[in-house]
Amino acid sequence: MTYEHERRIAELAVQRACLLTKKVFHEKAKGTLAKDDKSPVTKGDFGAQALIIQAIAKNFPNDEIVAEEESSELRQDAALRAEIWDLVKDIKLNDAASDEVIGGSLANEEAMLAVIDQGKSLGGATGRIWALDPIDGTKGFLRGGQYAVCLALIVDGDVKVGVIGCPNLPIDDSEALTTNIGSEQSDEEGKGVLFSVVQGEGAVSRPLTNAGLAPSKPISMRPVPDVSQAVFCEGVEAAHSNQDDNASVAKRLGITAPSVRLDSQAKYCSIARGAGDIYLRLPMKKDYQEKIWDHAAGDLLVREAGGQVTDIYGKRLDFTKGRTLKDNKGVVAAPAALQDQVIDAVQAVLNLK
Ligand SMILES: Nc1ncnc2c1ncn2[C@@H]1O[C@H](COP(=O)(O)O)[C@@H](OP(=O)(O)O)[C@H]1O
Ligand SMILES: [Mg+2]
Ligand SMILES: [Mg+2]
Ligand SMILES: [Mg+2]
Repeated sequence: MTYEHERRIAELAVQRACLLTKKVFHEKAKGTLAKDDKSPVTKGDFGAQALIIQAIAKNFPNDEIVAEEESSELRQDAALRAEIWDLVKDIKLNDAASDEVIGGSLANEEAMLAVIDQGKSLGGATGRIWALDPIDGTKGFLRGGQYAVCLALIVDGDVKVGVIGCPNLPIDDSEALTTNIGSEQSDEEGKGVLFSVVQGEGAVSRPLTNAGLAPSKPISMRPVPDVSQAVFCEGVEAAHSNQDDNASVAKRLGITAPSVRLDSQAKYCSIARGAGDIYLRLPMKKDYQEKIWDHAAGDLLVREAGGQVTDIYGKRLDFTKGRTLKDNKGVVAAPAALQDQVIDAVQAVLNLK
């Protein structure tokens, strides 16, 4: 089947990177730095980016990579660099055959920095481009909440493959519906899900493991007979989406259930498996451009699970414009049958018509 090799490499690479992020999640000192835009980055983000790019570069040396992080801060911080290298050099899948296809040890710290910087592609409308968010929801990761390791392959502007590792999501889909997963702590027993999707082949999930890939099962959005019965998801960080506007949209749709708040693309994953139905990300700042690595994998996952994903104008997310979604504003994802109704409510609340 098409893109089966890409899917497998991406799944194994994300699964291995999750071993590293889980290790850092349990450490008190996560090596947090503030980037130029004041947002945090940790040892986990840098380490996961190195491991995943290494796997892509080994298997698909001609592909481009648009990744969130870069190494300049690390080049000036020998201590942090050494700590990250300590993690990266030791992380392996506990299954030799699986580790082999994504492995091949990096030689040293310098090789690690070089690999991190292979994620500087400018993106665009042509060719094979991977979009990588080594930790999405870094603030959730630091808070002890949800986060996700996200990787997508975009070919000529179209998302073909998406893989998302969510170490802190419950494995059981129905438990996710009844638990307040937004405030759930830690990644103990019963947690950790790997989602994946190939265009035209549907979306699947499987438990994350520390070795080879576990058996997968198909996932889909749940039917919602009446929009007022829908559960909506939104981010925890009030600066990333307008929670007041999100609430006004829900009210307009007759939704009375409280929102499920969780960080990262775990929101796309949750609605794709029927743990929630609608994802609202209404803009806070007029000029903010969403990043492609924050949405590419989740966009395809939800669409293949029976949903639609658009911006606040009802326009599909456009991954051809470079590193950002500069022609889109906000994100609205819902079961296909409800999307028009939800967009109508969004536009009424935002005075767009
Ligand atoms: N003003 C803003 N509006 C929307 N998204 C923003 C934002 N500032 C940062 N972000 C993005 O929000 C992502 C997290 O989304 P969420 O709030 O849904 O968990 C961050 O990803 P990272 O954590 O990978 O940096 C970051 O890229
Ligand atoms: Mg970030
Ligand atoms: Mg992100
Ligand atoms: Mg990130």
